[in-house]
Amino acid sequence: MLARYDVVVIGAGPAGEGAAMKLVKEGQRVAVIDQLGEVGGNCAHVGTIPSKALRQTVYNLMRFRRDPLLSRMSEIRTLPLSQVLARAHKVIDTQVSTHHRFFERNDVDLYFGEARFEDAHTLSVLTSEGVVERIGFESAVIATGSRPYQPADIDFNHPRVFDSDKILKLDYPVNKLIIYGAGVIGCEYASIFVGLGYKVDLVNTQPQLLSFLDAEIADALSHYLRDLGVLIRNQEEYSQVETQDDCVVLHLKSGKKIKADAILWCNGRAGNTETLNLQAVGLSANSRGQIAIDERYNTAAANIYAAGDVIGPPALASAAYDQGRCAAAHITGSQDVPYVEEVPTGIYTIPEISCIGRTERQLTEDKVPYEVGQSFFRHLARAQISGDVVGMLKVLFHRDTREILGIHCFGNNAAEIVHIGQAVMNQPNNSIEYFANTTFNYPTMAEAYRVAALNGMNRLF
Ligand SMILES: Cc1cc2nc3c(=O)[nH]c(=O)nc-3n(C[C@H](O)[C@H](O)[C@H](O)COP(=O)(O)OP(=O)(O)OC[C@H]3O[C@@H](n4cnc5c(N)ncnc54)[C@H](O)[C@@H]3O)c2cc1C
Ligand SMILES: NC(=O)c1ccc[n+]([C@@H]2O[C@H](COP(=O)([O-])OP(=O)(O)OC[C@H]3O[C@@H](n4cnc5c(N)ncnc54)[C@H](O)[C@@H]3O)[C@@H](O)[C@H]2O)c1
Repeated sequence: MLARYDVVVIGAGPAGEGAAMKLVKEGQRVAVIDQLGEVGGNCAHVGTIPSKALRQTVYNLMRFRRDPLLSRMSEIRTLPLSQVLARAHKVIDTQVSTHHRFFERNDVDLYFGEARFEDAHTLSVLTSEGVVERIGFESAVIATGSRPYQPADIDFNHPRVFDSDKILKLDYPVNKLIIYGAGVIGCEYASIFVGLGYKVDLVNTQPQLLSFLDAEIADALSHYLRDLGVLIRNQEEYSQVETQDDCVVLHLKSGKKIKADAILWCNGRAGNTETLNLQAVGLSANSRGQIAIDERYNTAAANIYAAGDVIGPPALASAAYDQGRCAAAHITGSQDVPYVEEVPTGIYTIPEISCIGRTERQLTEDKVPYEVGQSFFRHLARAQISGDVVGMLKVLFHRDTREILGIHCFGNNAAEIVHIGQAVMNQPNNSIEYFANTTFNYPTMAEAYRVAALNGMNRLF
């Protein structure tokens, strides 16, 4: 029997959920399919949520150790990883049941199994019990996300070789860990594991960490990671990963060798497209498994859309949800959700990093006459009270029009702080003067904007 829907959404992560919710709110009959057996996607099960819950526990632990009053009260030195992860699992469960209720309350039919296209209006779902269900649809949204990229010459089945999915199952004590790949995932996990007291070697294939960031912020991250004890090895590439029963040895093309208890491979992601049978709908994926779309999130097939990690950068949960909504708005014809362009960066290292808009490098290249306003957290009363004195806020603005052009922040709660500036940047009368002429609560971290605005405006002549 063929179940019929207006739209079928493949994947119940942020992109699939964003699409499904927008579609049902506009009166479409919607089915969502996911092979995980639950909603939430890789985002809730192995990506954003567990890594951020883990980070919060480690952050709490580091604060606890830093406070002389509290550290005298207990002799806790290290927390077993199983306990750290137990908290993350609790957060995952709560997130999954919250999102499950969204689908239920909105009458979205959920199918758990692997989706595969038969033709442009039919697909089949293979359940874990081996049952095949067939679904007919007018339109489809591919929101199948991504998985860690695994080079063929590395044995990911070995108990000492991990990727960012498998690391959540680490169940033995580790003294030293190699992290290969210093992108966002590598840097975040370097903070987490060094915070837990592990020795960490972070191997970066690039000459500097996170080169897309403002150079000053990227330098600050390198400095604080090193300060915590991470050994950063820039511009190195692996030649071999040697595995033994009790250790791994990473051989580098430069001739160096690094020995550790385990290795965490964090070098990129691949789109989940290989089981979709894309050729049945006239589509194909690129070498990284990603699908091309236009500004409506429409693929080369007229009735098939794609959103989230499966379309490539920025590959963020934040963007994925809005991309899904935008695709849905084009399917229904309402077209009231814009193409996702200005996405803030939020990197949950310790300290946290967040930015929006252009960097100094980009503004200089574009010959924009800009000025810089800075505020250091160590000077703010709120930061001194909370003890989070590491960090800075940097606001870049046009020296003639005073328009805010970029906001770059590192330090505790940077990912929240950046949104204050983003809100002002998105106003028609975007101006740094807003922060100089508006009264803020005191003491707050938001005061950093006032300090940065006055600092920057004092440079004008
Ligand atoms: C360690 C880590 C930390 C991260 N931290 C952040 C962060 O702090 N902030 C942020 O914004 N982003 C973060 N990300 C990125 C974020 O998790 C992804 O951008 C987000 O999950 C993408 O959402 P999605 O809906 O496209 O796909 P996913 O969340 O990957 O969901 C896709 C779903 O599709 C299902 N699926 C795949 N193929 C099929 C098929 N054939 N049939 C049926 N179902 C299928 C999968 O099982 C999965 O459940 C992180 C990622 C990782 C790995
Ligand atoms: N806080 C956050 O926002 C957050 C946290 C973690 C992850 N993420 C997202 O997850 C994604 C993955 O992060 P990452 O650190 O693993 O890697 P990355 O995207 O920074 O890539 C690391 C390196 O691997 C290479 N690479 C990527 N995919 C490849 C592939 N399929 N084949 C060969 N090489 C490939 C890249 O060119 C790069 O040199 C990022 O796009 C990031 O946006 C976001």
